[in-house]
Amino acid sequence: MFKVGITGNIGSGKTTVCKIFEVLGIPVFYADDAARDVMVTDGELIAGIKQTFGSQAYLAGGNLNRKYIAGIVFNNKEQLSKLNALVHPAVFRAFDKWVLDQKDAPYVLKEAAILFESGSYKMCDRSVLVTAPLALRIKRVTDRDGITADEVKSRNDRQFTEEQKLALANDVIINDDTQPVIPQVLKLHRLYLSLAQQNS
Ligand SMILES: CC(C)(COP(=O)(O)OP(=O)(O)OC[C@H]1O[C@@H](n2cnc3c(N)ncnc32)[C@H](O)[C@@H]1O)[C@@H](O)C(=O)NCCC(=O)NCCS
Ligand SMILES: Nc1ncnc2c1ncn2[C@@H]1O[C@H](COP(=O)(O)OP(=O)(O)OP(=O)(O)O)[C@@H](O)[C@H]1O
Repeated sequence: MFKVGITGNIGSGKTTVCKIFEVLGIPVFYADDAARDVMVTDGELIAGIKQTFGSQAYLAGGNLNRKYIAGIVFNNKEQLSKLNALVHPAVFRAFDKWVLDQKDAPYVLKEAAILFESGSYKMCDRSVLVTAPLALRIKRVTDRDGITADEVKSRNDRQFTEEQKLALANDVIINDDTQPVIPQVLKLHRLYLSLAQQNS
């Protein structure tokens, strides 16, 4: 299966772009959603998280205490690395399993905020970066999630810069309100169809 990794810093619009690929019939694996899932279903992982971050990491009903963990990891690089080391292998496994069910697709997308930081781009055949300036990304996320600009910035600071990501990405979608996104997606979709065909 031809695999395209899609990423972009917080608020760049990668999920919005993925929805357009989905309309074109391309299955998308959302790593954030998969992480949410495994963190409440994988017993070994849950035990590891509790051991590392304390039993307060989970709420009484078994849900992840996201605010508590975010407060720790987005303010401390080492703590974030520990969380990543626990969660990412389980997400990689979930992706490999998911791909097996996508046999009829011409290619698949893997959406991950930290595709490059986690190294998972190396398991993809191609990568695409969605870009937008920081000020616009902050506005989008504060409007969407009701968190503060400082909270968005501290998450952004835990990610590679756009410049670092541009150096690693094969393709780019500019989502800064200066040009329409759909034609950019259509152009890449045609490219990926042809690359996937050559690959098969
Ligand atoms: C720390 C957690 C609990 C905070 O949850 P919260 O609901 O507040 O944020 P949410 O998950 O919606 O993430 C919002 C944004 O934060 C950024 N972010 C999330 N995880 C990470 C990370 N490991 N490194 C850098 N940035 C991250 C991304 O831009 C993401 O889109 C959660 O982000 C988490 O479990 N992260 C670790 C799992 C992970 O790495 N997920 C990313 C894809 S595998
Ligand atoms: N081109 C656009 N025009 C208008 N609104 C947009 C555009 N792109 C994204 N948005 C809005 O900006 C917000 C952030 O977009 P989206 O959720 O797709 O970003 P993301 O990169 O997936 O974010 P995160 O990393 O936080 O998960 C959303 O509310 C989305 O509707």
